[in-house]
Amino acid sequence: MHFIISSAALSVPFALSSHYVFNRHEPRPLHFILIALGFVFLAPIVLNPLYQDTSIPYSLIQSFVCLSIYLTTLSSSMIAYRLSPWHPLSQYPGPKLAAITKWWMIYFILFRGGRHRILQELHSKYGDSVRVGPNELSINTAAAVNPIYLNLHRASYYRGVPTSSDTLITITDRKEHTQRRRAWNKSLSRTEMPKFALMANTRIEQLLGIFSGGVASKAVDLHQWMSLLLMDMIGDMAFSGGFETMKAGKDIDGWMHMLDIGAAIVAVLGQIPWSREIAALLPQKGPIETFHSFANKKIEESTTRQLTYGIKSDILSVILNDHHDGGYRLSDDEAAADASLLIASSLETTSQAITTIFRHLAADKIVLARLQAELDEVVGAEVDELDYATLEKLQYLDACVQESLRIIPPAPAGPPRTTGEKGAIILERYVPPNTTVYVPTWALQRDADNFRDPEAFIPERWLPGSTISPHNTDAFIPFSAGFGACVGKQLALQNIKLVVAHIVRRFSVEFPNGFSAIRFDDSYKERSLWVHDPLLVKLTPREI
Ligand code: HEM
Repeated sequence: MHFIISSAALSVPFALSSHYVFNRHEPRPLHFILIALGFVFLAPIVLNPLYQDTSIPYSLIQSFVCLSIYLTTLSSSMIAYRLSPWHPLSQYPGPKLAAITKWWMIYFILFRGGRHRILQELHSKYGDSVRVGPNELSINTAAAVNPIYLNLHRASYYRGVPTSSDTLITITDRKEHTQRRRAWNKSLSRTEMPKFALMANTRIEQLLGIFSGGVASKAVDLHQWMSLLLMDMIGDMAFSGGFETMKAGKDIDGWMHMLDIGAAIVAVLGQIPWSREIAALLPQKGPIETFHSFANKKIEESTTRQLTYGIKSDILSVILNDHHDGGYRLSDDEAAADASLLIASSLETTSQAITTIFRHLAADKIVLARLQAELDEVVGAEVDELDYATLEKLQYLDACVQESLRIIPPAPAGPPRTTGEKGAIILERYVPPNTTVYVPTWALQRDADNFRDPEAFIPERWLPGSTISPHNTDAFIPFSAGFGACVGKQLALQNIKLVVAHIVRRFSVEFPNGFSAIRFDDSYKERSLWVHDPLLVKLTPREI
């Protein structure tokens, strides 16, 4: 008994003061390692003089007991504080388990794949502002978009990405982000779009050739083909070529597999940003570092092509060479990280948007016929290449694209921002310092207060003069908003439209016998990006 009391006398005050410090400064793994070592060495030194037995096994038991009391006291004190009325977020409603620990959300991401649905349920139960983590709020209203995304910096969530170097999207420092973003803005500006349209048209023709060869008259996994197409397209645009996945009929190097695993890891580790430092200690390269080494290979190939053929206009070259023009000079690691981001940000997002459109075109003959009629009228039979000017005239196509981005936003989780050292005013309410806040994109865009029949795919709501209401465009944020909004938006929209227009002009789309669209919809899991069953469709050539 005496032994336990003296161990507690040492550990409890230490645990309570650690809690006080950790409340102000986020703990790092190194702190816990130092604390554990501290107990191993210090507990016997302090406590041994009180007892006869100073043997090594006895000392180890003493250290273990002290450490256990320390951790139990620290955890209990944290739980009590997080649930107490003194916690700065105590006024916000939400599940108690979420207020205690981030592992609650990790459980939904990892095992249920349903973070998007749980957030929607929480908002319908608790209202617009819900406490979804010890220091985290989800705010499901369009009125919160500007206060959060125009003003606030990226949250520590982005520090959870286990990589040795920052990409544009993981930089939490605003000044550094602005410096790095300049080159991206340049490489993806509107004036660059005609050049990218030519590249896209060539790749789409290649795919249509494959489809016309009979592949698609049976059932094809459309999402898989869209990912291959996008991989080759982005390869041309970003690295002046180098991917030939459509020719191979598969993702030869395994980029997509790595991307899926990497996205899931980011979704989880982002909840516990200190885990990045633990991941860095692992002897095995993680998927994100593997992705970077793939990207490094592409940088080398692209540099060789530049030196041999003088090509300097692909996206990556513009980013790498911006320092000649007064811009930021990327280190080799940063270059690999940004090259990876080019693929990671553009591939699954764009192919997901196209997949959603085909999911609904195959299910709804009226929407399909209306889109085909528009294409037949505006484009006609002669044209093989579609350009930016033609795309601008295709209003119904644009409406289908908007509706797909609304009903399944390819980046469904709300990008997290922090209220910083000073806190922030959101919805006329002061949100305390260092709170992570976001608007949950999926829930916002599926809210009946913002869009009529939010679960239904209705492109007509986006047509000029539509009377379908409510139709709150402020609640439409698939590309996010503010300083960190998607820099590739123009390119994404152009690519989606070109692909859909070309395929829909040439083919009729339907589900093969036995395919269940409902089962397909139910298979969606959200792990930063979407994971779902294959989308099987039959594409039959049509007369134009
Ligand atoms: C439908 C397709 C796309 C969607 C829905 C989408 C969505 C988004 C969203 C929501 C963000 C904000 C993420 C955050 O703050 O955490 C973002 C950022 C970003 N996106 Fe996209 N994206 C798409 C396509 C693309 C493409 C094609 C590219 C490049 C070629 C791209 C490059 C980026 C980059 C570099 C960022 C980081 C911007 C910054 O930090 O300043 N995206 N995107």
